[in-house]
Amino acid sequence: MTAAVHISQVRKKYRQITALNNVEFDIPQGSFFGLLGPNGAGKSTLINIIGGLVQATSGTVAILGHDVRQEWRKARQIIGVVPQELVYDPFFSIIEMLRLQSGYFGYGKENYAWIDELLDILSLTDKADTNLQYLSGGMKRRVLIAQALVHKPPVVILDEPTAGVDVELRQMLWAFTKLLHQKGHTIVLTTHYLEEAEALCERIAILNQGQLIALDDTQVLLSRHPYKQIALTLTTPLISINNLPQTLHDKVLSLEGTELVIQLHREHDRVSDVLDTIRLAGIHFADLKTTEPSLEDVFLGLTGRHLV
Ligand SMILES: Nc1ncnc2c1ncn2[C@@H]1O[C@H](COP(=O)(O)OP(=O)(O)OP(=O)(O)O)[C@@H](O)[C@H]1O
Repeated sequence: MTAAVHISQVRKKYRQITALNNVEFDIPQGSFFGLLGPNGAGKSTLINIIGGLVQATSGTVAILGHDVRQEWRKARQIIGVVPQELVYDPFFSIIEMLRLQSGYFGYGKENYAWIDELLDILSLTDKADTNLQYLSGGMKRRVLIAQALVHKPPVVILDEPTAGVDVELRQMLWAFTKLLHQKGHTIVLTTHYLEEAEALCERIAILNQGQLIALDDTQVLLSRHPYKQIALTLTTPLISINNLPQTLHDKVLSLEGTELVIQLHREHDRVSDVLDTIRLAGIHFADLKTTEPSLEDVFLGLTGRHLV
């Protein structure tokens, strides 16, 4: 099947800075895809190249088989990019702006019902006639999404849609993107929030300093991280890790009173062996919790950096 987005040997140089260095991967049709990376990794540059807003120095990008440069008209018809910032004419109302935008794509009144539906799903109906300049930040963000979807593009790209939004709007955006995905749209999401990528995305690409450093199904990426943690609540506090058997010292992540967190290697350590060692040392615990690695752990393992 043709990829929703095919990225081949893409390089982008801004004078001395290499923002993207031979990046190459496919985003499968119908997938919910996450693009992750720390500040300056090249995510926005790549998204802007995919959306036809920035030209790659070399390499090619195709949307559903249509080259973003050679066939830019067709490529723009089938992609919707939700940017981070809203660029708008303050004198238009939401509905005017959306109908205008729809007109750019060659649609007329037959598309008004879809625009009304978008306003409804995004809870913007009662603001439809309000000028854009009077909207709150959260509403502007919802307008950005509506704007990117007026032409019902099969491929939807959202650049950090939940950055700086409140919990309520974040939940709404999650529900909305899931709905679009269920309807068959390919969704590409860039985010700094690992729990967001973990919760929504089936497949993930990680960029770091302009290079692709990981590309896999989310579950595979998570399972590849070699460590998991067990947190024990001890019945009596321990003063120092020296009270624990020597063999556990290099596995202790933290010890605070009765709370002991141990990191285990998935292949080399067995939970039952570690618990036996603790019991044999006369240390008892009242509670035990195991935690699987998060994408934050995976990212840290791959890059040595935390996501900020
Ligand atoms: N127009 C530009 N001119 C010069 N350098 C640029 C330009 N746009 C981006 N860069 C540089 O390219 C690199 C990649 O930036 P980009 O914005 O793509 O990263 P990002 O992963 O989207 O970061 P963030 O998460 O902070 O948005 C950075 O070093 C940035 O400074």
